[in-house]
Amino acid sequence: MAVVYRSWKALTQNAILTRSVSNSLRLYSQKPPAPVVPLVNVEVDDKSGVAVVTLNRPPVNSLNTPLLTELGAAIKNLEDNKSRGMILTSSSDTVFSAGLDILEMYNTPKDQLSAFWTTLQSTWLSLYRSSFPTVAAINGHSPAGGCLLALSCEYRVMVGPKFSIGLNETQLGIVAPPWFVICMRDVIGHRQTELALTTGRLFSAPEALKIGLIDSMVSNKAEAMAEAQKFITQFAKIPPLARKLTKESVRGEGIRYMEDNMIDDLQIFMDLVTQPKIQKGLEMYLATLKKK
Ligand SMILES: CCCCCC/C=C\CC(=O)SCCNC(=O)CCNC(=O)[C@H](O)C(C)(C)COP(=O)(O)OP(=O)(O)OC[C@H]1O[C@@H](n2cnc3c(N)ncnc32)[C@H](O)[C@@H]1OP(=O)(O)O
Repeated sequence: MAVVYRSWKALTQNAILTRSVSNSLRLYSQKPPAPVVPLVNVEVDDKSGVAVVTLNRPPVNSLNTPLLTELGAAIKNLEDNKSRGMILTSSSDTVFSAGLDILEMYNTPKDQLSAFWTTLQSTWLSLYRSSFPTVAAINGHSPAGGCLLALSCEYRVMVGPKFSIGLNETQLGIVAPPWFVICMRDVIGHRQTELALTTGRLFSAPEALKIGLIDSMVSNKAEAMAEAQKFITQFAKIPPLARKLTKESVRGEGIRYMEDNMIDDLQIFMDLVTQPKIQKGLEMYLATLKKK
């Protein structure tokens, strides 16, 4: 970064010497390029070996291709290093994740659309089948894709009561794919999933606790982190291979669905999302978000 800044400075100084005064003033007012900030921060606690993975894409951690790519790489790195556990949280005080970045699906060239969805598929699969224990410390709103990330972890502790969580896709006129459905059904059961998905309901934290969509409600992030650590600590004495194989067995349906249907799932997404009616719906939804 220092190098980039120095060469920017040299460039402007050179230019200031050789151009007219008005041009110089214009250049002088230019800012150096913004530093490259990671979209996902990973901090591993020396003592416990537990990694805190923090989504860091202000303002709302909407999931675009770069963020999903960084998250996937972070999970792979933890896997390669035989991590003791992972806590997924957000750098925002009010939003865990606003779900998929709608701008990635609206008016997007087909190759980008396809890259977006395949990145989502692979990052989701790495999270869902990770060998290490995973906890979502949900410290803000968590609609749609944000809820999917939380559901893919093994335990959910949420700051309440004012934040909401759920798969609200039908309210947007889009359809949650089968692997979203499996994730939710495995956590809250068939009946509640049908009700939640067909209405596209967002649950307040107390409501989510009542139906088992979250495991615990706390009053602030510090409490959420402490409880997440506690959940992971209980696995310290469980043989990791037995734990991993058991998790894969319990989650077999979702894992197999993705492994066997990646290409079809992509095709269905592409066919659906590029329909003019869906594009119009996304455009209108974006407009309502901007008008707020
Ligand atoms: C059709 C094929 C099948 C597709 C299957 C797709 C499956 C999953 C779909 C999704 O995940 S779609 C995303 C659904 N997400 C939502 O409905 C949430 C929308 N956002 C909100 O409700 C709120 O932003 C919030 C999360 C409750 C936070 O509220 P807050 O007041 O803090 O912030 P805002 O002022 O609303 O937003 C700030 C800024 O961010 C923009 N934005 C918000 N969410 C998204 C998003 N998901 N994608 C892109 N952009 C988003 C919002 O427009 C604001 O922009 P500016 O006005 O600042 O430009």
